[in-house]
Amino acid sequence: MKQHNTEALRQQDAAHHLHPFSDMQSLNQQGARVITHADGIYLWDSEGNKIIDGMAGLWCVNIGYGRKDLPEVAKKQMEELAYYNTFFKTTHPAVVELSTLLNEVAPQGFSHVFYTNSGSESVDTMMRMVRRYWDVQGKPQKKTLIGRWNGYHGSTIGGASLGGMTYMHEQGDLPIPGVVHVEQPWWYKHGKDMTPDEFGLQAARWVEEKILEIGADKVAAFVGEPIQGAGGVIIPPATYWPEVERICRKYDVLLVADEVICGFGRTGEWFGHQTLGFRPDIFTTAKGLSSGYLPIGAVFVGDRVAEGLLAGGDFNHGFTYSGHPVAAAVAQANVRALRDEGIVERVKNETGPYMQKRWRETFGNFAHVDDIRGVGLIQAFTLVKDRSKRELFPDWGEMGMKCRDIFFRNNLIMRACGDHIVSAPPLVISKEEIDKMLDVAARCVETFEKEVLF
Ligand SMILES: Cc1ncc(COP(=O)(O)O)c(CNc2cccc(C(=O)O)c2)c1O
Repeated sequence: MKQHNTEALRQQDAAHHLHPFSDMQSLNQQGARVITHADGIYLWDSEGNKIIDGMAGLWCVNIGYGRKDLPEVAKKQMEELAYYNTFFKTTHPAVVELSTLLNEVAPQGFSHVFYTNSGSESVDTMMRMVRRYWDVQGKPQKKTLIGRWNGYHGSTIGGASLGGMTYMHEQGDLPIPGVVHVEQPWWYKHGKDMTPDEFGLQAARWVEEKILEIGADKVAAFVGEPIQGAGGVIIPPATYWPEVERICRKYDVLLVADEVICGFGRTGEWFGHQTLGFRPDIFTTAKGLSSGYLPIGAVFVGDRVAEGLLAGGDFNHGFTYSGHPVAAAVAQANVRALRDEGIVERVKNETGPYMQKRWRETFGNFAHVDDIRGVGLIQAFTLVKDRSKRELFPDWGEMGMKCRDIFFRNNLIMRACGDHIVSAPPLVISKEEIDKMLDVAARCVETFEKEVLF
């Protein structure tokens, strides 16, 4: 294994590299952790530590690290055709084959995909697409998009506006006009004395109220993650999405699922909307499409919208690397493997149910852990002050960071979203590896409760 000079790398990194979502001052004081290679569900850092990656990178390495086939596919494609665009009446075999495969794994009625380089670009593409769709329908005033507070849809001006993270809106004078938000379907905080099912209908009614407030004739789409990821794995009650779909149909508002995290097997189905029981008009993807081996995103366009768009002639939108040959070839091999190696199937029938059972067993008896939840291989719990009253800690996020740091020190990567502790490991995780991950996690939470709370 190649040796690395951690100190030298840290200094050069501090001198030249601006990290995303980071306070560079504090990062440079402690120095970044240098990840040098990975295999399966494991990472290794430059100090030789072996780390369990309970987050699949950033929710994206669905196929697991260290595949030998994907680099081979990339090499072959790069030697054959490293790049050509799909703009001016041209295409190439890699993007045609990927599009055909995606049509096979997508639900019925999603015959067309539009390619991007990231989840944010998929979201921005969708935003322009839905507005263009209504233009072509002769309803150009239907251009407002509704998102949710604490939803996450990326970091571009469109995606960050549609997302409901106010700390992002404060930087860059967001949201842009024509984007509004409703409260998120977080029963634990907003459900008061309603049952989850009653609250799901209430939260859906917030969407109807917003549509009526704006005027249905001005609303283009409602956009949501089937399960909010970066917002803390907020799983809506079962009644929420079917009711939101009914409302969108009633007012002829397009329904968009942002599947960047939930897509490609994360929830046990190919796409999260299938698990949560609704049918969108469009859905956005990235991450698991290539398992992070190369950057690529795709917008799955439902037939109604695709026909509406095609009727309008040129859709003046796209990127230099839309459908990039090497990214497309790797994505195709990745999706084929997720399907043909039965990985999605196993999440649904074996490792997903096993994780959900063990996750609840592991964290069920801690005094300050509540709302233990998850489906497939996306799960979370919330650190709370008083379980009996569903009372959260006062300084939201402080406890989450302390707990996350204990995981980090114990070579386990889990994510703190506020005081939610979340996990989304590679979909190839085995039952034995789930046990191992949860043994470490349990010890860390014990330490957290002893050291931090008492
Ligand atoms: C639902 C959703 N939509 C869009 C994006 C944007 O994708 P790109 O990053 O590829 O532009 C995301 C991305 N989600 C994301 C990205 C980076 C960090 C974290 C975190 O939870 O810390 C989450 C996402 O989760």
